Formats: sequence, structure tokens, C-alpha cells
Amino acid sequence: MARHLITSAIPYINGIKHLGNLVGSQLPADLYARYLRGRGHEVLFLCATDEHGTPAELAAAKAGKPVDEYCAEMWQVQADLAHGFGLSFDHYGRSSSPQNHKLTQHFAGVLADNGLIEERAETQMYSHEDGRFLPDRYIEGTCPNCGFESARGDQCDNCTKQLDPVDLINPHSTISGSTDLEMRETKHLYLLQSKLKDEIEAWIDQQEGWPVLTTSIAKKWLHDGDGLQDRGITRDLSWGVPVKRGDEDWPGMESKVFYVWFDAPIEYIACAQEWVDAGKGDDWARWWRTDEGADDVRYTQFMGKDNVPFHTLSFPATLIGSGEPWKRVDYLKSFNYLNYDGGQFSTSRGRGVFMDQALEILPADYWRWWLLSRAPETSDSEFTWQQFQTDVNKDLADVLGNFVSRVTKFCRSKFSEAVPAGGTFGPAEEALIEELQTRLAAYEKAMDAIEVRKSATELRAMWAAGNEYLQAAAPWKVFKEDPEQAAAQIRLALNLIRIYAVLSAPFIPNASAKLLSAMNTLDTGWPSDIRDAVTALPEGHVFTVPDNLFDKITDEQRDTWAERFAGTRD
Ligand SMILES: Nc1ncnc2c1ncn2[C@@H]1O[C@H](COP(=O)(O)OP(=O)(O)OP(=O)(O)O)[C@@H](O)[C@H]1O
Ligand SMILES: [Zn+2]
Repeated sequence: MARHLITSAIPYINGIKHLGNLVGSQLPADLYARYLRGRGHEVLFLCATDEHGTPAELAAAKAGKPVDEYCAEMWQVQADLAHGFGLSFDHYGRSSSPQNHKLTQHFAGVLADNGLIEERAETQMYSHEDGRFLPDRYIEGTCPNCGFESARGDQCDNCTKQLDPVDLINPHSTISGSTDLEMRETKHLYLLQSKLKDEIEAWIDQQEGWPVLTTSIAKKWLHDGDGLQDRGITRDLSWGVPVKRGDEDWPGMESKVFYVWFDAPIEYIACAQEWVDAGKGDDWARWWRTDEGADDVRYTQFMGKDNVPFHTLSFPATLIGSGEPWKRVDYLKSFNYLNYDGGQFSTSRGRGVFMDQALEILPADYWRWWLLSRAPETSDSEFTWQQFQTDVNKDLADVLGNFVSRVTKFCRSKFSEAVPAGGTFGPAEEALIEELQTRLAAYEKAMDAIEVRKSATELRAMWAAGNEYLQAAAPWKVFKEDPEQAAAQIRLALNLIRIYAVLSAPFIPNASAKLLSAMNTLDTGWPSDIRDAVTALPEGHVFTVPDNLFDKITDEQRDTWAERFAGTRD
């Protein structure tokens, strides 16, 4: 069995994530991790909070807390919400960890030794009113590339171009709003990405079958204008990884920290070290060092489109430039954006539904199913309450939930709470087994290719096939004439419940666990051979009728929620 390393883009610390963030990174990563574990592969699934940089400082100031305290608290909040959504990380780390400090300083040291870091004197925005230099997000202005008016100092959210604060047109301070800014001289470190351009491009060209979204964004920043640009990797902040050259001080850089986008992806590696240091694993190097076994690892990353440049260009520049045998990503799954009811999700404006609110109103599986089955894969997609209600009621309540309820209740009332004996499978059962076998192959193919929506479609089709069989077989009628035949039909259907539980676990892990427990089985074996799998629960096997799996969303609930989440949260 292969070994799979999976990382999700690490969520930023400055607030609770919205459903767009969730479906653009952590949730599909969890889907894939659960699927691979279900197929018997060894998986290391890592995520962490991304804690450094200006927005963390701004958020802490707003909350009236020291930034380290603020981050520690928000880490706990995010970890609890991740748990609530069933995100099955092997470790949820922190980019502010001592491991990441050390590793980031290590990379800076070797990159400098390899002639890939340069000290440059530059002019930077100084705000008189604020009495400080203004790094990236402390400045907003108009994007020189696309004209977007609220581009940040480090990146334009509209066109994804990586920016430097001095590039902005009509800049102003986001602390005071002041436009009384002056360019002053200061020194910063630059990563000479331009020197690595050919090597990075050759590496990207080797990749097969990456999503077009991924390669097109990478190619764009490799070739647009003068090509891949060198990047400033230090900032004038106090919160972050202090600039050091390995273990050594870096003269002239005493009051600076590394830029958050330099240290954040390094946390993917540091997180594996944290996982070991937390006593959950015993060897991080076999996942990350190709000289220590990581050549056998398949590494998959998940992220929204705005994160693609950093993962296809900047982080690879760090790894390639180090000249050390670090594992690089094998497949980079990127997502478009999920929009909210006619506009964008926005953390800063509090627009949309946030993870804590979602769990207040419905259990995780409702959200997981909807978000994944409508994931913004080939284009942006949109959350509306109407669509959410329609899909949840149809797929989860009418199809899967109804099947389980009818089968188990019928069996209890006509036979007992045990798999009934008697009868044999006929042509209808054979046809269903064959159909499920074909659909299972399609499901596995889509999951292996991380085609999230397609996987959901195939899974839904398997649920529907069971429902249609039941409807046509009509054991409640057959029972009157031929109870033995009805027993065979129900025996098949009860076994389907276990099969559905196993196959659906990556999407709806809580419902899956509930079904397995009702079916009174620990057998989570992947039903590769449907014909075998439909007899896994033998005649006489005792079960219980589960509570209603999914409640339908009423029109009243839909309208109440639509209204409640129409504005912005404070
Ligand atoms: N609307 C969206 N739909 C899908 N993915 C998104 C969306 N917004 C952000 N993402 C992705 O969510 C992941 C986590 O984002 P992060 O915590 O860094 O917040 P962010 O990018 O600052 O978003 P926001 O500004 O909306 O909070 C990233 O991979 C990002 O690309
Ligand atoms: Zn732009």
C-alpha cells in the first residue's frame, strides 16, 4: 500500500473560517484522507494555523489582547471547530511553533549559503501618523495589474498577483487610514526566485494531470511581464520568526521577522515534527526527506486558487533552492471560490456563514455533503439556502435516510431485528449487484483523481440504485405471498446499509458511524467485491433500527436562516 502525505492550506489565525475556506482546502483534503485510509493506505494528514503577519497583529489589537495570547486562543477555537466538522488531521499544528522557527531559520541559512538570498536596500512606506513602516496588509490601494481598488500590500485578491506594497496606486494606511505616507530607506532580504525560474518551470512541466487551474496560475506568474520575480522575505514586525541565518544572528536584521509567506509553507514540514514531538508518530523524516524514505510517499496539497502561486512557485523555490533532499508535492488540487448568496464570502466583512454558526444550526454531515457535492471545482459555485435545502432533503433525507429507515423498520416489523434467513437472490438482485459494481469502479476512479463533485455524484447514484431496487422489489407486497423471497430482498438491503456506511464515510463520517453502530458491525472493510460484500452481515446477525439519520430542512428553517445570515456578523 502506498503512503500518502496530505496537507491542507493552513488557515489563517485572524478569525473563524467561513464555509468557502472550508470547502476550498480543509474539507476536500479530509475527504481524500478518509478515502485513502478506507482503502487501507497509510496516510499522514496535516494542517496547522498560519499565525504570523500583519492581520494577526491587527486582529489581536482589535481584540485587545497580546498577539501570542490571541493566537493561542484562536488556535484552540479553530482546532475545536475542525473537530466539530470531523476533520481527521493526524496533527493540527501552529506555524508559530518552535519547530517552525528553527526550520524557517534553517532554510534561510542554506538559501543564503547557496547565494539565493540577497540583502537589498529599498524604500518602503513609512506612515507619519502611525509612526512606523507599513508592511503588506497595513497598506491598501489600487492594484497596478487589474485596477482592483482594495488590493493589499502583498497580493491582489482579485487577480491573484503577488505585489509589493510600493506597487500600489493611491496607497493608504489600514491602521489610521492616513495617506500621509513617505518612502524611506530600509534593508530587507530577498529570495532570488528569478535564479530558480528554469528549474521550477522544468519541475512544473514534469507534472502530469495537474488541474488546469493549478498549472495556468503557475505559468502565468512564471511568464507574465519579466517572469518570476525575486521576493522580499522579511518584514518590520515584532510577531513572527526572527530573522536568523540558521543558528546565527543576521547583522542588520535584528528588528525584523520573516515574511509570513516564507514561514507558512515550511510549517507543513515543521507540523510533521510537531506530530512526532507530541508523541503521535515516531519518524517525520520518512515523510519529508527523500534520503530517508520519502521517495515512496505521494504528497497531495489542497488549497483555494489564491494560494496557488505560493505553493507552485515560492515554496518550491525554498525547497529546490536549499539543495537538500526535501519531498516536493506530487499533486496540487486547487479550487475556485464558493460564493455566498449573490456575493462573496468575506472574513473581514463578516459576510456569509462561518464554521461555528454552521454547527450551531445543523450537524456537520449536512454541511459536508452539500459543500463537497457542490465544490467549486471547475468554476466558482454558489451557496444559496434554497439549493442547500433542496439538496440536503433530496440526497440525504429522501434517498439515503429513507432507504435505511424503510429497510430496518420493515425488517423489525415483519421479521425481527436480525438479518432474516431464507430465499435466494434472483435477476433483480443480480442486476443491482452488477450496477453497484460498475458504479463503485466509477466512484473509486473519481476519488482517486480527486474529482470531488463527480465522486459525490457516483455515491449518490449508488444510494439511488438501492432505493430504486427497493421500490421495484417491494418486499412489503412480496411478503404477503412469499415471505422467503422478501427475506432475501431485505437481507440484501440490510447489507447495502453497511456498504453505504463504508463508502459514504469520507463524505458523511458521523452518519456512517451511526449506521455501522446500528448494523452492529465493526466491519469497515472496503466492499471491493460487491457480491461478497452483500453477504457480509450473515443471516441471524442482530441489528437495531437507527434514529432518523437526517431531518428535512423545513421552509421555515430555510427562511429563518436566510434572514439571519443576510447581513454581516460583528
Ligand atoms: N470563497 C472561497 N472559496 C473557496 N476557497 C476559499 C475561499 N476563500 C478562501 N479560500 C481558501 O481558503 C483557504 C484558507 O484561507 P485563509 O484562512 O488563508 O483565508 P483567506 O484566504 O484570507 O480568505 P478570507 O480573506 O476570505 O478569509 C485558502 O486555501 C484559500 O485559498
Ligand atoms: Zn489585481
